[in-house]
Amino acid sequence: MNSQQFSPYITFERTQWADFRQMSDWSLTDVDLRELQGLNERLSMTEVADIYVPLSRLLHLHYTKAKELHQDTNRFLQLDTLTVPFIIGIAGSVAVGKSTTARIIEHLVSQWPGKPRVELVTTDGFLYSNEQLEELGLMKKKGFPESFDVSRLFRFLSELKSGEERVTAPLYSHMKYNVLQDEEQVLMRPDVVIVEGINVLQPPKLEKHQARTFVSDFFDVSMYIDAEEPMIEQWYKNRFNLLRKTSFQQPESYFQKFKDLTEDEARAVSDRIWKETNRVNLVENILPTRNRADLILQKGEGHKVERIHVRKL
Ligand SMILES: Nc1ncnc2c1ncn2[C@@H]1O[C@H](COP(=O)(O)OP(=O)(O)OP(=O)(O)O)[C@@H](O)[C@H]1O
Ligand SMILES: CC(C)(CO)[C@@H](O)C(=O)NCCC(=O)O
Repeated sequence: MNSQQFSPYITFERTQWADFRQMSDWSLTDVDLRELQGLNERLSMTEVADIYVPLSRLLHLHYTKAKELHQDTNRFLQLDTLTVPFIIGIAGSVAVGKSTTARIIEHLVSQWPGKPRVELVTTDGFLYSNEQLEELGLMKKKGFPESFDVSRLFRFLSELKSGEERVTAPLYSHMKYNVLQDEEQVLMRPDVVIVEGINVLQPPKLEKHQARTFVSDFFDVSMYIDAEEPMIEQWYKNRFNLLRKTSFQQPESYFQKFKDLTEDEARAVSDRIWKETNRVNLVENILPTRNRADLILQKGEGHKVERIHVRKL
């Protein structure tokens, strides 16, 4: 018997999904799309209107209901009602477009009724520093589950969900290819936090006789950005090529060593990094987490979302 028959998801094709943007009492003109264009010049406004606006509305529904449930439950349990942030997790491969999606959602959330305060956090900041990775022999495993300080990530999420006034997250610089020692992100009880990263749906390392917590246990809603592997490989290589001509040229870039490569040499380097690191990580550690997400966005050519799977409630 085909296991697909037992899918926990309902699937919507792009055209069906686009119709859902009517399903709300605030109109598209209320959403200021201008700033979004500045986010990514290749992002089409049709894509925003057809995919991300309905998505933002579905997320808003979760947000209002979660708030209500939180307040009612606290009343029932006779607990003080602290305002705690609503947390959205976004997972997917390196270069699939997690941070671009997260920034689109950040912008749309900030325009929800009541203009919630939203913070965007990437789990790259929770990677061990290059010095620690060298010591652990994990420098070639950057991005793999063992290269993250997962306890620090748990502490961060747990502080957020405990309603702490001031919570900090470490920051990562792609330019320096390392975590920043002297800068951090400070979150002062925002209404919504988007946590984006390759590892956000991964299970903890299981140990006998220990009850383990999942990072996603702290999420109110989670998403996985999906695409066929050859397509993601292409996006990775296109981005590598673009960076080679731009940020790799900067004197402070860790990747300065790649700045004078010929086209052929650059192709060989990005091919090797994809095959030996990012592809292995996708196949072994990221793709297996896809069905833990509440929503799966399936992208095709040109980052166009073709299909959305929504977990049955
Ligand atoms: N919706 C989109 N439309 C057009 N281009 C996009 C879109 N999303 C992402 N891209 C492009 O795809 C590439 C990868 O995107 P992005 O940097 O957001 O990926 P990521 O998953 O956050 O990667 P990483 O894990 O390496 O940080 C970038 O060159 C980006 O400009
Ligand atoms: C920082 C991560 C792990 C995730 O964003 C990734 O961008 C990365 O640096 N991976 C290591 C291999 C590479 O350089 O692409």
